Amino acid sequence: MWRGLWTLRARAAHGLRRPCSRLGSGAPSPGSGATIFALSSGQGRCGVAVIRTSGPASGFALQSLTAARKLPPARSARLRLLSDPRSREPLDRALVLWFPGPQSFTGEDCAEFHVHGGPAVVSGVLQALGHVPGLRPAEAGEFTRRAFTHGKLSLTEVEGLADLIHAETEAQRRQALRQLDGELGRLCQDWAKTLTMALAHVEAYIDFGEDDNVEEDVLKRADSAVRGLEVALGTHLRDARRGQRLRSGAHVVVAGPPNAGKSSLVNLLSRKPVSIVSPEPGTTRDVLETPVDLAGFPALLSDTAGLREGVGPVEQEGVRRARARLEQADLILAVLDASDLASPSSCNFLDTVVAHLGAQSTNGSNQRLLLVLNKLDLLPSESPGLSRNMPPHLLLSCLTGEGLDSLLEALRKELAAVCGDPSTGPPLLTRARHQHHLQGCLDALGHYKEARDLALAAEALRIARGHLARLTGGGGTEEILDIIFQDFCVGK
Ligand SMILES: Nc1nc2c(ncn2[C@@H]2O[C@H](COP(=O)(O)OP(=O)(O)OP(=O)(O)O)[C@@H](O)[C@H]2O)c(=O)[nH]1
Ligand SMILES: [K+]
Ligand SMILES: [Mg+2]
Repeated sequence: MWRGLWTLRARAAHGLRRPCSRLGSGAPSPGSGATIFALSSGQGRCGVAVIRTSGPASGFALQSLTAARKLPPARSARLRLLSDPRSREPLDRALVLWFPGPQSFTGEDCAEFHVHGGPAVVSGVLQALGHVPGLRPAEAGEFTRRAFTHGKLSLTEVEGLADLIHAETEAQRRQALRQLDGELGRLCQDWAKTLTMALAHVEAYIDFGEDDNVEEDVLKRADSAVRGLEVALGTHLRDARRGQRLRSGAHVVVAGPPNAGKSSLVNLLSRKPVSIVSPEPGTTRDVLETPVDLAGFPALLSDTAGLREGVGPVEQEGVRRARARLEQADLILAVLDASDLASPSSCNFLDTVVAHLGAQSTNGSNQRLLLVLNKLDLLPSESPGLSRNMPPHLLLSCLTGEGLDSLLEALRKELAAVCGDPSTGPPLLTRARHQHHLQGCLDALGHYKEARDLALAAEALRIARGHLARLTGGGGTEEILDIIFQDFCVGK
């Protein structure tokens, strides 16, 4: 009865508001939220440009620009003449679409104008929209922010969308699509459900345990749920750096003795002349960084000075920088001149960097190494004994390109290990924020186990659940929302 009455009242209020904003009898009432508009496709001359609006005056704006009494049918494209509502000056013949809320991207009433992409058309339509009462230009990310506010996207999905817009490699696109699909969010929601059950069990015991109405068994069930969750969170956290590398690029450092062809390899992999190549040993001094798409994965490729001792102070500084950069590498591309393996600088590099890392990786170091023997073209066609006593390696000629395909395939495998493979496996944690909340949740579960009384144990579970909620929902902290939405352009 109560509810029925409420719904009736709400409907009546709704019914009163709608005709006013949809049938074009005037601008929306001053109390309603602003309607935003922006060019949503890229800037510059193009075939078709998409301009969209979101908010209660969207229908009114669409009617104003098309001089129509009626709105087009929902979600169906119509060809209309657009004109400036003040001067009646024709602007363009365009496709228009009407998306009444809540079934729209933002959850609000939305309109889209697919206009010819000339700058004069675009600016004419934007100016005309600016003169429709109740409309104002959108801020960066404002459309997506409204979608989030109206529960159309979770926070992890918003991040996925931002990543999809910025994706530059195939692996990044796959990862972003998975996150936009809500996989990470669903996983967190499942975990949160498990925690809610465990909390319900503990609370039931606190409330009724002493009356013997509730069996001791409920606490055991809560404990086992927490143990299961700890294992799952631990597994995901161990993978955490991988997702972040996939988002921002793995650090790949090219190192080796002077003149091995390191700069030649950097130029070959980045397909542009990043570094100076010359027959003079000691050409590269500073660390030169370039972002590249390596076999479908994003990487920050660094060229470094050839490693050798006993040279002048400038080159020594280069060598120092090269060693420092090596320590930050996720993957080291160790380059040697295949025709010069017996030289002191080659032997020294093999004995120090290559052998040292080989030993480390069995010690569980995170750094990986690919050994590349360059200048294959200088070897006699049969080169007996080259691979003897050599650690596993790839043969390459930067000059002829021979061996490049095998190198790219090896890089793909290494980078899939470094960044995580976005086509398979569990959803990756792509941001430090994800890692922070999962760690917070895990720590709280630790406190649950150590808690000396049940009230403290229940509180620990609530804290753990709060971390998961903030991961998908942002917990309402404006600061985090601002950081995330900052990644968007105007019109998204
Ligand atoms: N024949 C042959 N020459 C190569 C190959 N790769 C590079 N070179 C030559 O080797 C010389 C050194 O190449 P760089 O790329 O400057 O070597 P680097 O390791 O960067 O040298 P530094 O920066 O001085 O340490 C240049 O003359 C290149 O043209 C190759 O595959 N075959
Ligand atoms: K050189
Ligand atoms: Mg060089």
